[in-house]
Amino acid sequence: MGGTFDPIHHGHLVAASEVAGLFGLDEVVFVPTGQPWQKSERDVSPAEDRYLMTVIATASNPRFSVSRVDLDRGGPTYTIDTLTDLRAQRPDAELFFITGADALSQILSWRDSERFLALAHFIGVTRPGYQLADGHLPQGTVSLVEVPALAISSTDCRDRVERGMPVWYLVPDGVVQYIEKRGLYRTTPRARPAGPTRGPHASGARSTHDRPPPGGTPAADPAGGTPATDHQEVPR
Ligand SMILES: Nc1ncnc2c1ncn2[C@@H]1O[C@H](COP(=O)(O)OP(=O)(O)OP(=O)(O)O)[C@@H](O)[C@H]1O
Ligand SMILES: O=C(O)c1ccc[n+]([C@@H]2O[C@H](COP(=O)([O-])O)[C@@H](O)[C@H]2O)c1
Repeated sequence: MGGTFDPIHHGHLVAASEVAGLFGLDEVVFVPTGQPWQKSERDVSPAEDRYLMTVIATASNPRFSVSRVDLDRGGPTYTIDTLTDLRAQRPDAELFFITGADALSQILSWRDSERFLALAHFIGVTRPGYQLADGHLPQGTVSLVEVPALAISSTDCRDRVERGMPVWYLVPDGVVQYIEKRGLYRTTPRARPAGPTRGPHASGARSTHDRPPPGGTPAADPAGGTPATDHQEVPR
């Protein structure tokens, strides 16, 4: 499964897991793009950050792995190169390429589509907000599969972080923490409100990445400032 994974989210993981089960795949290789040339109109996070988030998100699943082929090759990422490299590494494997409905509809605009369609069988998966269709690909080159609908996108995750909204449960826990640690997706530093403190965990300065309190929903804190209700931070 190729993707920019900026960041990787549960929509990606559920799609991969579902396809692996339905097609009896031995392994799902997540391949973060190096330079996604069709996303050149926006800033993409550093490739190493996207790679590490993908490793963190997939580490607990023994059937999931992450490939660096698109990062290490350099230059714009083309699926023809991805599949050529994966084929060279796994000469005996039958290759499948998992893609969401949005990407599948664009596939004929990708470089050398005729050539890469011969290197793998394409699996198009449903995605909320998009119509799943065969993208006018030649018969037999693509299978269409319904997967549990998760209306999650990386764009929305980035916007939420930027606005100080939580991304817990949209992305794996370790990815939430990685985003926080590296300060990804924030154009302005997080505000730390002034005021009296009552000990190391009671400053009122709360990260918008903090977990919701057990049994409760966190108060909305879009500015990243003092929450409307006080609660103990959950130690990490
Ligand atoms: N929620 C989802 N359900 C099913 N497939 C998805 C979902 N989100 C992404 N995909 C598919 O995963 C692949 C990689 O997606 P990508 O990394 O571009 O994520 P994205 O959420 O579409 O990102 P962005 O919002 O930045 O465009 C694509 O084939 C895409 O169609
Ligand atoms: O080969 C191409 O020209 C091409 C153009 C756009 C996207 N792709 C691939 O499609 C996958 C999803 O890409 P994206 O940009 O939606 O994250 C990823 O593996 C990309 O390398 C490939």
